[in-house]
Amino acid sequence: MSNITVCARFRPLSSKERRDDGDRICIQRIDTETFIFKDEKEEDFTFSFDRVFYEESNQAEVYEFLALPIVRDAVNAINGTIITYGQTGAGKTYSMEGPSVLEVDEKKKGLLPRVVDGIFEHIKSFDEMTKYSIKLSMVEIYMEKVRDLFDLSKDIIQIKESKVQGILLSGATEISVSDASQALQSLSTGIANRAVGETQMNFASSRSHSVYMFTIQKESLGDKRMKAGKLVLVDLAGSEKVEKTGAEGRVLEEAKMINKSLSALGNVINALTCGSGRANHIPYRDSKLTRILQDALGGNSRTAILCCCSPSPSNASESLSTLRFGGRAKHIKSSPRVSCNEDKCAKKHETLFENKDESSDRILNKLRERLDIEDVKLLEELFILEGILFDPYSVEELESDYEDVTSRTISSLQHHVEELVSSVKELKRENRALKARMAAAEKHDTLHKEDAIISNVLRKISGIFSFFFFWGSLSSVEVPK
Ligand SMILES: Nc1ncnc2c1ncn2[C@@H]1O[C@H](COP(=O)(O)OP(=O)(O)OP(=O)(O)O)[C@@H](O)[C@H]1O
Repeated sequence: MSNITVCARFRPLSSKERRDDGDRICIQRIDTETFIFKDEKEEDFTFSFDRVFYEESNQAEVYEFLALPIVRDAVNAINGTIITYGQTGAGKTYSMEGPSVLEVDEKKKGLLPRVVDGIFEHIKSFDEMTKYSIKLSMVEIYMEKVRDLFDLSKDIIQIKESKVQGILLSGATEISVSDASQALQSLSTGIANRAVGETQMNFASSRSHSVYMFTIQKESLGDKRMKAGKLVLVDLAGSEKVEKTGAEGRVLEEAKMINKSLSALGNVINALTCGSGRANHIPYRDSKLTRILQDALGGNSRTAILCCCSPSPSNASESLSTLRFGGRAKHIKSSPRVSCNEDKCAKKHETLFENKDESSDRILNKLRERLDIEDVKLLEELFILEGILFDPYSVEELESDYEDVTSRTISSLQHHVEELVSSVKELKRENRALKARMAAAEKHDTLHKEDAIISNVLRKISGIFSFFFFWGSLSSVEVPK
């Protein structure tokens, strides 16, 4: 099953759209998952998503379906990512933040404040033997530069990869938050900083990607085990095509950068959905956005994408491209894992950073020492059959691939062992049956031999008797004198 939840959300028509097109809309609903979309040429397209939120859907419904399962997992150390995608004005920020992260009207609250409430509510339900610590980072990607929204002086944040924690925003400010109101206050400060930065640099928030990262560390005081989950929310820049913005100069450059990173996102999704598994290079490094989302899309995260659209025929072509993006994303398969504490896991992960071919050779060489050449060949075939040949180009995928290889090899071997055990049982049964038949045959053979001897003896005895009888009859014949 896919771990990517993809939903579509249609906002109500804007007053401008109503002025231009009246009440006309380009969607015909079928149910809560499927609708027919009419494009500019009046051509019909049927789309199905995990859930479709039409204009009357409220913020709570979106949170409960799309984000709540991810929040529940995140407090149990399973990484989660929530992304809003769509053209400028389609409702991404409204869905993500609501009118404001400090909004008090329950109905209007967006995903971010609900996620914050959700995290702290779930934490409360654990006993006192579980200790949580939550940290928050907030960055913005603009023109392929990652800027710290808690400290605007940090305007070139590097993205690094740790063996254990996965993708990291190196040096980005992490604010420890101990309750929901503190977290919301920090988010609000980051959002205000974003506006300041945008004014300084003369660009609008719709031209940048906003990334909110919660690191949730869970410590079990009993056995001192530590786990950490990362929950990332991303409000993407508008996905509209450059031509539509009528942009020139710097604005055109911005639009090109956004298109480049969103195309990189599209390419990563295509590679993940079309890949054969073997030698399939996933181009995460082609943009800062895809690099930050690597964990989310590449396997170690539960991900939800909200495709935000206008229902107006005047925006049909942009909405269609948003829906097609969501349709492709639906086919990504990922398998989230529980993240573990650095100390405990570091050693285990050290081995993962060798080249994939080296890993493969190392495993096979070790097996050659123990197994005969035929078995190793068989195992090699098994690796190929299971799609476990290694791609040396995506070293960054090693960790998840390695675990994938191990678990698939183990389950494959378990399967083979089970088959062998049942063949052994079958052979034993056959063996017992054969022995029984042999014993019966031997018995039969002995009896047969005994019978033959007896009948032979009887034949001889009757021969002797016949002789005496014949002799007697001869001697009793009276010879005429
Ligand atoms: N579901 C909704 N219900 C009511 N109003 C909405 C809804 N979605 C969006 N809006 C309104 O539509 C307008 C545009 O939405 P929003 O700012 O969220 O778009 P956006 O996709 O984030 O654009 P940008 O890329 O510029 O940030 C806002 O005025 C917002 O209040």
